[in-house]
Amino acid sequence: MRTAAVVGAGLIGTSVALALSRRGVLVHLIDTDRNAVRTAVALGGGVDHPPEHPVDIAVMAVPPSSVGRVLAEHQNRRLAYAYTDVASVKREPEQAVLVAAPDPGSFVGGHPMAGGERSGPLAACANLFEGRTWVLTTCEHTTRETLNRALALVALCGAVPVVMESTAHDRAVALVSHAPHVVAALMAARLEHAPEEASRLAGQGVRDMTRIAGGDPGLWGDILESNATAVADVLADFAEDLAATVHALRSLAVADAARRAEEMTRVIDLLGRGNAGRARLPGKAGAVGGALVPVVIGDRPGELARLFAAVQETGVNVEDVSIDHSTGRPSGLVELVVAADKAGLLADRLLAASWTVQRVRPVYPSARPGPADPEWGQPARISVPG
Ligand SMILES: NC(=O)c1ccc[n+]([C@@H]2O[C@H](COP(=O)([O-])OP(=O)(O)OC[C@H]3O[C@@H](n4cnc5c(N)ncnc54)[C@H](O)[C@@H]3O)[C@@H](O)[C@H]2O)c1
Ligand SMILES: O=C(O)C(=O)C[C@]1(C(=O)O)C=C[C@@H](O)C=C1
Repeated sequence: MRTAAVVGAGLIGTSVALALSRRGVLVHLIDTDRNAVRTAVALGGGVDHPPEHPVDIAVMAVPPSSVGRVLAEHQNRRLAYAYTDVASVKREPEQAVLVAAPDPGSFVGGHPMAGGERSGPLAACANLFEGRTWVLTTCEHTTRETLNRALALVALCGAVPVVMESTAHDRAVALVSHAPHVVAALMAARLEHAPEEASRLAGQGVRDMTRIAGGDPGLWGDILESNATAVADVLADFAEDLAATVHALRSLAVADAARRAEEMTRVIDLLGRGNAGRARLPGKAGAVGGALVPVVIGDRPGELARLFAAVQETGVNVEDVSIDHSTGRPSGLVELVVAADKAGLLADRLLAASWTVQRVRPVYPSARPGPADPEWGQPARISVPG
């Protein structure tokens, strides 16, 4: 692949452009917002003039409800030999393409399973898609040539392609992406008028749980509208569990000890189901069965470097790391994820070197692979052209 076009130079479009440019592909950036294009060009994403000849592939990185219209516009101008999109919903854009686009065969739906809660080119990152799943949704019109070009794009972005049917995709992301977004937003909304004394106590838990609630309401409104029924189905089951939990919690206030024990069983059962559900999520390969070593560090220049130097001396490989800043205190908490059988050694060595180490705990309490689900797509085994 030598040339590409990205229509929509926001978070995802610019990330694609940066990944391709890094691999030597000439990327033409197009956006109705001139500032977005200027910024993406300044970041090294490509050039801001249209191509003189059709490019190898064009990526529609616009909101789901705009894909059909924007694709038709650019196919009419013969922008590219093949087209794909990155929208978080696949069925509605596919239908819109079939109705509006002059050449549906040169389009294949796409959805990289990576992103972030910030929008626009300044939030973009060249390695956003590295090692992440990238769904491609083919329909009966998709040509082999188009699919191969899209697979080449996915490979250049460092992602792992999975070919799926659009409806199955939408049902799957309703569960693992869209409904979680709504739940995060609902919880975050409870914080809007939180008293100062409560928000000061916020730790990593509430931040983890509500991070995605920072997403752009306009874009997420579009996503939810395009996948409304599948998301509502997940949330209806969620609402049932929620109502049962509220009922159980209220019942814990009654005097009858036998009744309290019964309701407590329900609450514990729900928490256990939460552990089991979380364990079904595939983690970073090295982190599954790993352990978390929390280390308190001072808020001083060079403190992180000193900690990493101390870790390096132990010879233990760090799989992942996160940093939590304490509110109103000159310290933070660094959580190092390492292989479970190395966590004790690391904690002991850091303690011996005078670091404050908190209780070591497992990352995924009962990680186990889930049964194969035939509705999920298989990794594509199709040759990618050079
Ligand atoms: N944000 C995520 O985490 C994420 C992850 C995967 C996929 N997606 C999908 O990627 C797409 C883009 O999302 P984003 O987060 O990059 O949004 P964004 O707001 O950062 O970028 C969208 C860009 O598209 C431009 N645009 C809108 N209509 C246009 C048109 N008609 N012609 C040209 N440009 C137009 C906007 O000006 C904006 O610069 C969406 O379909 C979204 O569902 C988002
Ligand atoms: O990591 C995040 O911030 C995301 O919300 C990314 C995320 C997701 O739900 O996983 C969000 C929407 C996309 O369509 C794909 C990825």
